Amino acid sequence: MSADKKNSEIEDKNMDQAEAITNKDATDDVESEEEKPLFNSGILASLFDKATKVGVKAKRDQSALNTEEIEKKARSNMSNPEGVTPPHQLRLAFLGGGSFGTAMSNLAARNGCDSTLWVRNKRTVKSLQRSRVNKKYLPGYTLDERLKYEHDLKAAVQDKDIIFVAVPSSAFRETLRNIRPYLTGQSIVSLTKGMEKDTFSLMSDIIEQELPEVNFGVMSGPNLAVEIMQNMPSASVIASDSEFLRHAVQSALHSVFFRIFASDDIKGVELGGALKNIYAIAMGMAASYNVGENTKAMLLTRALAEMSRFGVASGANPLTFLGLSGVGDLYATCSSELSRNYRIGNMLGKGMSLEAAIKKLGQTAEGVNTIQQVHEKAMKLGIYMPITHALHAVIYDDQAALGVALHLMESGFRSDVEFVMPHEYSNEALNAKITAGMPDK
Ligand SMILES: NC(=O)C1=CN([C@@H]2O[C@H](COP(=O)(O)OP(=O)(O)OC[C@H]3O[C@@H](n4cnc5c(N)ncnc54)[C@H](O)[C@@H]3O)[C@@H](O)[C@H]2O)C=CC1
Ligand SMILES: O=C(CO)COP(=O)(O)O
Repeated sequence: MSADKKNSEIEDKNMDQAEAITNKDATDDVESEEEKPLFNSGILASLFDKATKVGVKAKRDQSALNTEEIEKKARSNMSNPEGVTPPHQLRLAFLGGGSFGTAMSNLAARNGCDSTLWVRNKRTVKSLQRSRVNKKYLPGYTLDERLKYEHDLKAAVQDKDIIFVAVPSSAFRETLRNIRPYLTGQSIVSLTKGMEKDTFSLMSDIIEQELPEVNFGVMSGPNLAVEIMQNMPSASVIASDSEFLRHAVQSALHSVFFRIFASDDIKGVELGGALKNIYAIAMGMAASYNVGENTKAMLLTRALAEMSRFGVASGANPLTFLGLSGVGDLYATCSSELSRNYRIGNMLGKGMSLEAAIKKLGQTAEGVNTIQQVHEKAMKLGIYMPITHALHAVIYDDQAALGVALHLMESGFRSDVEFVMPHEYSNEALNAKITAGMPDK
């Protein structure tokens, strides 16, 4: 049996179990409460010139937010004199029925886009159509009635303007290969935050390798899917060389609850999203030892130093790491138990094995693979990444977390921000020490 078929069958089983639980315990199920769609109109921004202006008529909802204020603000920001009909309805496909693909496709549908969520499992599509709830990945959240669901990949992607890819990095290349025959000019936007196993390819690398003719971008930022479903104000970054695509994505997803900022540093934005998963695991682990705020702040800030150092070595702009996709996402993921990577770290810190933690999580935690990729690449290129190496030693070389942490603390004198005052050690000297497995003294 192929791995894909096997996964699909496991998902069938999971979906059955999720439905059984939902049916059994309907009184506790938020899904059974009558929920109203937040918006009753489409996004008002025209595709290009009004893309960054909020133009959404918010409807009162039951969340903790002061929606009256937000509605007032939305009204005062309204920029489209023509009223509520979108001048151009973008046609979007979202590939991957996990928590993020679901949350983002829902956001687009709510904004009035023609939004289709592609899910590889036929039964999941039926369940979504029937219940409008993604019972496995986002239980309790009713999706917008305008969101469409599709199992057939060709039907999902043909005649679309933009295809958003939200499958795990392990399935990214295969997904692009599968859609290739149906591409007739659609743009691609990666929502995936990881690196391909063994090849160290980022998703933008894979797009360029597999679909060299395609106009593409990557989107990344502090976007915990559950918070997006709860209408917690959030923001993200679309990075692309194409101004057209940046504006189109802003136009499609921008709302009073979700702002999209633009960048042309594709590598920097993408690396922010991929690398922060490593440090979310480290922070989850640190939290299991009840560390204080000073320690968390130190870990987060030194993580940012590593991220920007690695970014520069990969051709990114270090300033990008000061933005939403860098420190923004690092902060969100390192402070929340909603982060699956944080939860993995926390379980490891409490003594669970990696296999058991992954099984218990039952969802994607990209950081587990990213640690290995970045550890190897940094060793090879002589990039000083002490936290990543330490975490790798704990997870993959079975070293004691406390001992490794103490070792890190004993490291020698370093500059705070190396782009302000360079470290006194040359890269070569550091490389020699790292390669020899020595701490930096
Ligand atoms: N969940 C979140 O809050 C956010 C997730 N992301 C990123 O989005 C990507 C996807 O993550 P989630 O949606 O959270 O994952 P998830 O664990 O919630 O779901 C993964 C989904 O991918 C599907 N999938 C797996 N292999 C597949 C294949 N070969 N073909 C088609 N579909 C396949 C699964 O069926 C499942 O529906 C990850 O790279 C993650 O880092 C980015 C921002 C936020
Ligand atoms: O990327 C995320 C939030 O921005 C989601 O993080 P996790 O994959 O750790 O859940």
